[in-house]
Parts: sequence; C-alpha cells; structure tokens
Amino acid sequence: MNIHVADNAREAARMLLRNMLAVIRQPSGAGGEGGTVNVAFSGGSTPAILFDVWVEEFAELTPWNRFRVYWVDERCVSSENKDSNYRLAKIHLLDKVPLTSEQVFRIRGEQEDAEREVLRYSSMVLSQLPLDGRIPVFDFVLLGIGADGHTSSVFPGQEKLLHTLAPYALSTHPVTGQRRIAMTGEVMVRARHTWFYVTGQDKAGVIQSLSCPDVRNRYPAAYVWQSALHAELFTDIQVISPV
Ligand SMILES: O=C1O[C@H](COP(=O)(O)O)[C@@H](O)[C@H](O)[C@H]1O
Repeated sequence: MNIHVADNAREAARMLLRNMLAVIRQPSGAGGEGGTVNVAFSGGSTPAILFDVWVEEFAELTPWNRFRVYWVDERCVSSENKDSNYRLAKIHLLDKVPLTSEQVFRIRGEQEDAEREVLRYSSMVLSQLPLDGRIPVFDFVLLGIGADGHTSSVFPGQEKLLHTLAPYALSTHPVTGQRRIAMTGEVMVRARHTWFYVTGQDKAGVIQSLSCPDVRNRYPAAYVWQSALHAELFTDIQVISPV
C-alpha cells in the first residue's frame, strides 16, 4: 500500500496521472504491450480536479485509443442531471479528449428499472473484462472516499455489498434516499490497481484511520483499502500518523 501526499489537490492528481501513465507504458503494465486499458471512474465532485489536470497537462501523453472507460458508481438520475457522475466526466474529460463513444460505457442512471440496469451493466462488464473466477478485473479502479467513510456508493451499514459476487448492485444514499448503482467490494479489491484520489480536510478523519483494524467493519473505504491487492492513495491531506 503506497501513500502519495502532495501539497495540494492538483499536485496529488499529477502524481496519480504520472504513475498511471508509467504503469501503462510498461510492457507488463495495464493492458500490456499496447493492449486495452480498462479504467473505472468514480463520481462525486473530486474527480473534476483530476479530469481537469488530465486534460490540461497529460492529454498529449495519454494513449487514448487503448482506453475503455467504465464507472464505479452512478446516481439513478438522468445523464443531464447535476448529480450524474457521467455528466461530470463528460464535461471535464470526455468532451475534451479523443475518446470515441465505442470506448465509453456509462451506467444508465436514467433507467426507470434500476435493477434491470444493474443486470445489464454487470453482464456487459463480465463479458468485456478479463475475469478472476467470476470477478471482472479492471486495470484501474479509481475511487473516492466520502467523509462518512463510503467508497463507490457503498455506505456504512451496507457491508453486504462488499461481499457479494455480483459486480454491481443497487444501493441507497442513507441520508437523501437517492438510489445508486454501485461497484461492489470484490471488484474493487481485485483490480490490478485500486487507487484512491482523496482531497480536502473534511476527509482527514477518515484518511487517518484507514488502516485501523477496528474501522475495517465501520468504513467501507477502510475495508477496501485494507483488502485490495494493490491499493494506493493520492491525497493532499497531510497524514500525521501512518494511514
Ligand atoms: O457519492 C459519492 O461520493 C464519493 C465521494 O464524493 P466527493 O463528492 O466527496 O468527491 C465518490 O467517490 C463516489 O463515487 C460518489 O458517487
């Protein structure tokens, strides 16, 4: 588990992107020898900074033709809604880089029948990605963390979603009641690179306790951090004691 601490959010984004491109360049790295790079984006507000830095400073260095883009989670809203995770990525990244529609696989948050969308997206991911047993293996799962300790859209109290074999599942935001479609625990922990990009002092408490054994069962993010095969954290939060 590596922790990369930067002075600010943009510098943390640079660290992540430099590391990602270095992995992709290695013959044995993501996609290997010019192969496909399967990446899953998170939502919320934080990825906007990552996407902006990507477009402004790393777009020319990125082999876009090798990328296939998926989502970690989506809110059950239309793709024009301000809460849509796809919308954020579209505005800040997808509209500005040479990715074609054939390379972008969004979760259809607008589907009335969200259960059906979970099944559609799960079976699409299962058919397109390499499998470890029944678990799809992404090259990069890029995660955020909420101040309440959630990651993907798996909130405290929804630990069942960390242990299911289904790659995606329905969840509900515990405060707003908004429905979500969420990548589940096994997919997050078995990725070739499970990378957290977390910024802002409001998350310092969660970050400080990520490695504590007793929060493993309290914060889904801590469970994923402690269980992932290859976890790294990129942050602007000055970690005082070991994470
Ligand atoms: O609801 C969500 O929250 C987390 C963190 O979001 P942020 O707004 O604090 O950046 C995010 O990682 C997750 O994908 C998202 O849907």
